[in-house]
Amino acid sequence: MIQQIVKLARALDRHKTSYFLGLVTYSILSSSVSIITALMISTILNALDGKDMNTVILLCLQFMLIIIALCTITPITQYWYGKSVKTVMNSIRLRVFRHMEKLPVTYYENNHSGDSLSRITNDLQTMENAYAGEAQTLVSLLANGTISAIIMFYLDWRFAIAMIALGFASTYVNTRYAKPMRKISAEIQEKSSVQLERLSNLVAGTQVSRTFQMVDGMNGKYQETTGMLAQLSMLRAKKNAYLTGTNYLLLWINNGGAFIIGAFMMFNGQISIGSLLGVILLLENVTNLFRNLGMFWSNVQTALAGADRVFELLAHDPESDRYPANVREEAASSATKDSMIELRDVSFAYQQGKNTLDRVNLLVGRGQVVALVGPSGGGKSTIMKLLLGFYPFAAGDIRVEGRSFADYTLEELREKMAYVSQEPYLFDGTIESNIRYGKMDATDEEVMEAARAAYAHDFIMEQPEGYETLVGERGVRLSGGQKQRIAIARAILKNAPILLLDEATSALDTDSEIAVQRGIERLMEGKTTIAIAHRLSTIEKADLIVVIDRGTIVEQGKHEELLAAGKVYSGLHQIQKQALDELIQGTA
Ligand SMILES: Nc1ncnc2c1ncn2[C@@H]1O[C@H](COP(=O)(O)OP(=O)(O)OP(=O)(O)O)[C@@H](O)[C@H]1O
Repeated sequence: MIQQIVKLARALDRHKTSYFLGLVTYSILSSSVSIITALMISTILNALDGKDMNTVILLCLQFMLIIIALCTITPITQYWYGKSVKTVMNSIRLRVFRHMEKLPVTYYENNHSGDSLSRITNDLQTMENAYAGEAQTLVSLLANGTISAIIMFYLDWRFAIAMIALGFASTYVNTRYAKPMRKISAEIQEKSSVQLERLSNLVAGTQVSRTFQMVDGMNGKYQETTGMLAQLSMLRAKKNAYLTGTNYLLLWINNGGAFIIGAFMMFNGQISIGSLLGVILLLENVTNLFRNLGMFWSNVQTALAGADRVFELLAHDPESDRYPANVREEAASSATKDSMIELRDVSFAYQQGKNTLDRVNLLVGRGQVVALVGPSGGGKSTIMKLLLGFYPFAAGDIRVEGRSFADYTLEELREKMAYVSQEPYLFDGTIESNIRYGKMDATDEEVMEAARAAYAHDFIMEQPEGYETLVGERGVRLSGGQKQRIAIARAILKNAPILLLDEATSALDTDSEIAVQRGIERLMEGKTTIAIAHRLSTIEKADLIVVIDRGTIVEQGKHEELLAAGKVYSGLHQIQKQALDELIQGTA
């Protein structure tokens, strides 16, 4: 608990002073009304008791001034405090977002997107409650209770001791509720994130779920999580209700005790009416401290459970800037200067002990086109992902322009590469902005030039708003071929020396296919290309064909050489050619 509060305080960062200033002043001022009222009643009654009218008038004037000052300053501190909370949360939100941008690809592979969304929405919201509601409650309770207790001791110490003893009983009862409450709150946060995961599955996969009539199954799963969430929330509400009931009982025990002791002391002339009323009014603040401290304890658990999940995300190591130095030293000694890309004995495993790539060696000369082919699951995409620096490899080295991967930062490496994936990802926005991601400072003319080279300009101009047409989430408002051409235009604009191309497996209609193919040819001009190739034309024209099966290169060479060898490639080629012939016959 203390650790978490320290973490919350640290997360305030440079806004610490402003936040604490706002928190303390606003909490004290906003809760001081009851103390001032008690003091006013007590002192004025005592003055009235002594029939001292001058003092009564003076006291009334003094209290009026205090009240005017409070009415002016309290709203200012309230605004200041609210503003600091929003500033703090804004900076934490940005920090979380930036951290999420830097998290390694593996993080997103191992965690559902709904979980990440839940952390940046639900959990950050409960964290805000800790900074806003809970922190203010704590400071108000402590300040109000302590100041009231001091005044009570000053008015009558015996009475004060009796009251505080009663108060301790309430705290004990309340703290007993805290631990289970925290456990329930943590479970609720977790289940909320599962609920969001299921919801995002439904939204993202809506076409598939409708086509495969999965709606009932998905409904069932969603209902199951919602049901669990409702049960947990009811359990928390039940425990809270018990706590409230117990607290009411304790409050009346305290009040009853105060009444009996006060009446007895007054009867014996040991306390004046003003002091008695003052103490009784202040007593509420002290019992509030004990009673609500317990309630606070249990409420703060919810906020801390949310903050925990945010800190957990922030504690996850970001993608490292570059690969470790031990790889660099080993590689530097044997660098090959004239190659563009070189893989030397590269091994890699997604799961420990099970190599997905095993001692892969590959040499790609400047300006060459290399086609990666082979059975599904052989490791072609994994080679691409390693080149893009998504995972550190376990052994061996990759060199780009003769320099080891370890000599580059990942940013520098990615700068040298353009990647066109099988299913291009378009961001929600305009066609123009989607192309511009290739080079953020490109001129409009450059963007258009890239679109022309990608054979996309004509179809863009046919859209209702041309380059300003919105593509929709993931580009849903465009056809597969149009999306591919926009992705090609983006890569052309980037103009990186290395092109990583993952060709689409599904053929487009003839016109679209020709346009995409031409676009790709323009994109490949003057570049070193590694392509996961499915089109026979790309494969046959490649300078080098590399056949990958079960994580190793089983064959490499030119098309004719490999055909003549009559091994794996010629078999694959035969199957592919047959499929193509059947397709052509079918459409004839
Ligand atoms: N993120 C991942 N985590 C764990 N295993 C993975 C991951 N990505 C791929 N694999 C596994 O690694 C192996 C190689 O996959 P990869 O995607 O590189 O094959 P591929 O040759 O590109 O296949 P395809 O032609 O079907 O796209 C497969 O067995 C696959 O299940």
